[in-house]
Amino acid sequence: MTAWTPRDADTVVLTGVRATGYHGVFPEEKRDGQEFVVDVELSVDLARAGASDDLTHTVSYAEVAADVVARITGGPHDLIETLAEEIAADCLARPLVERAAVTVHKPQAPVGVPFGDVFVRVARLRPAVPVVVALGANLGDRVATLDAAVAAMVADGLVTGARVSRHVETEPVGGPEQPAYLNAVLVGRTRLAPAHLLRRLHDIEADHGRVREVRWGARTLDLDLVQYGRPGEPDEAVSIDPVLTLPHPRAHERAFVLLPWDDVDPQARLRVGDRVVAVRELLGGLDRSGVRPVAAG
Ligand SMILES: Nc1ncnc2c1ncn2[C@@H]1O[C@H](COP(=O)(O)OP(=O)(O)OP(=O)(O)O)[C@@H](O)[C@H]1O
Ligand SMILES: Nc1nc2c(c(=O)[nH]1)N=C(CO)CN2
Repeated sequence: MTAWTPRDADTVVLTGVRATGYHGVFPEEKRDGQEFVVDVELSVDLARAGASDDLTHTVSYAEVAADVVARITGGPHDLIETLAEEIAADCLARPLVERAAVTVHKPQAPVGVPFGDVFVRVARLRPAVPVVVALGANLGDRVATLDAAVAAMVADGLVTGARVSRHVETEPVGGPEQPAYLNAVLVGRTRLAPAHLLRRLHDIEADHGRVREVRWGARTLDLDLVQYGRPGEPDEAVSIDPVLTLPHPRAHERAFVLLPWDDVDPQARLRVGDRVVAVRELLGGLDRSGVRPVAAG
């Protein structure tokens, strides 16, 4: 399987957005103005929008176009490089955009000789943010499955700098009678948008034969997105969407999540409603008797 990077993602493209701006090094450019033309290419996971037909699951090209015109007519800056960076930053501030490639053309630039076009192009990725993924398995070769899931998350470029807790053997919580689980927690960083990351986690579950039949039923592999970003910081994602609730709505009451999370990150903190609480503190209030460390080897 080849490594995935945001460069390969689905794309929203908008070309030829034009307006008069006053950018340029020369005083007459700032006085008289001229036309600037902008092309934007945005990497956005379009799978959910394609299935739901819902504009909120993609990026509105009309909103992007309005932002571009505001930047062209704003400033002014000396350089079209500065304008391109501003437009790319606006695009990446949209929650679903993972990469923005922005081209700024200046067709009437004072080049001094006949010319076809002059343009700059910048391509920027959204910054990597910390992410926490809980892993669970209670069917099949559980150790091999958890190891393979981690390897897939890394190999497919979903996470970088991954660190994984020790495995814990845990009593099933909820659902029908079923075998004991092996659980673990991965902490790392991702450049994927939250919904895209969850979709990719579901793909890895499916690769391991995961089927969704009974709520909280036995499964070969479960990958839950526990937390995205740093709680209380601007990069934190908070959502009450049932398709992706963040932080995970039951993580704070699950010793099978919090114990391995504390193992891999003793400083970990989790949002619980309006509060951000140390995972250690949450653990202090939980029954941990159903969670046992697995002997090494
Ligand atoms: N933070 C999240 N992480 C993973 N799935 C989520 C999250 N928020 C909402 N979901 C949704 O929950 C649905 C059920 O997921 P799943 O089958 O893994 O549940 P479960 O593991 O049986 O139960 P639980 O959600 O209590 O862990 C998924 O379709 C997914 O879209
Ligand atoms: N011990 C344990 N119990 C569970 C688990 C799990 O991973 N471990 N996952 C569940 C639904 O995600 C429900 N119950």
